[in-house]
Amino acid sequence: MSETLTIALSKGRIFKDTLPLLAAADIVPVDDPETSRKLILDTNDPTIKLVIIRATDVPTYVRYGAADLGVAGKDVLMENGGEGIYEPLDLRIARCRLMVAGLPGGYEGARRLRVATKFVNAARAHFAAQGRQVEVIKLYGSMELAPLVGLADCIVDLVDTGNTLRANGLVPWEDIADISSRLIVNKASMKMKHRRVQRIIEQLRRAVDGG
Ligand SMILES: Nc1ncnc2c1ncn2[C@@H]1O[C@H](COP(=O)(O)OP(=O)(O)OP(=O)(O)O)[C@@H](O)[C@H]1O
Ligand SMILES: O=P(O)(O)OC[C@H]1O[C@H](OP(=O)(O)OP(=O)(O)O)[C@H](O)[C@@H]1O
Repeated sequence: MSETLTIALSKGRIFKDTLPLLAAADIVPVDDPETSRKLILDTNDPTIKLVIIRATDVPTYVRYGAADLGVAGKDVLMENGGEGIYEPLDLRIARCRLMVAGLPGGYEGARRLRVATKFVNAARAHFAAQGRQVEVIKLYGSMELAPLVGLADCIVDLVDTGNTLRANGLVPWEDIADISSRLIVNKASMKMKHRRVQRIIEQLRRAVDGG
């Protein structure tokens, strides 16, 4: 019996978009995380398990070796640091952009720009690179509300179709980064389980390339 491999995924769009890629690597979950309350899912391969966790927790599980592999948004990796893990493959799923957005017309005020976001580190780094002093206000969601009620002058958030910005009368101000989900790998697993991990990476790479 070969060693167990654990893959960390989050529910929702990452799970949905990763499924066809995993299928191309002959990995098919037995349960659906949207209907099951299980946090460890069996797959068709008894040596491969999926753990279902919050998107922001995926790098932590992989860094500590609680999962050998994982799928995490570049936004999450930028925000929490990608240290201690390998990032061998851009899966090109869950694509969107990290942007600064606000009310039309921009900001002309005299005081420091106030930025509401859950991406506090990425926001600070972006404005610091421009040499701008900003006040960052940490939020956990519904960032688009902040400029509408005067909590902040602008937000740093993910934008895909732009529908959420438009629905709230906001417009993009600046682009920060293109975002997509990445395959991440625990460093020890890459060494100790090299053959199996490498095989999965190659199968996923072929699936991403459309082969
Ligand atoms: N509107 C979007 N379009 C495309 N990709 C997106 C969009 N919003 C988020 N993503 C990407 O998908 C990833 C997972 O997003 P999802 O909404 O499933 O989790 P979340 O609610 O951001 O995370 P958490 O559960 O930790 O709060 C994000 O980290 C980002 O990389
Ligand atoms: O440009 P759009 O296509 O409108 O997408 C952008 C929205 O998507 C994300 O939220 P999500 O849908 O993940 O909701 P959540 O963060 O509340 O889970 C993001 O935080 C934006 O609010």
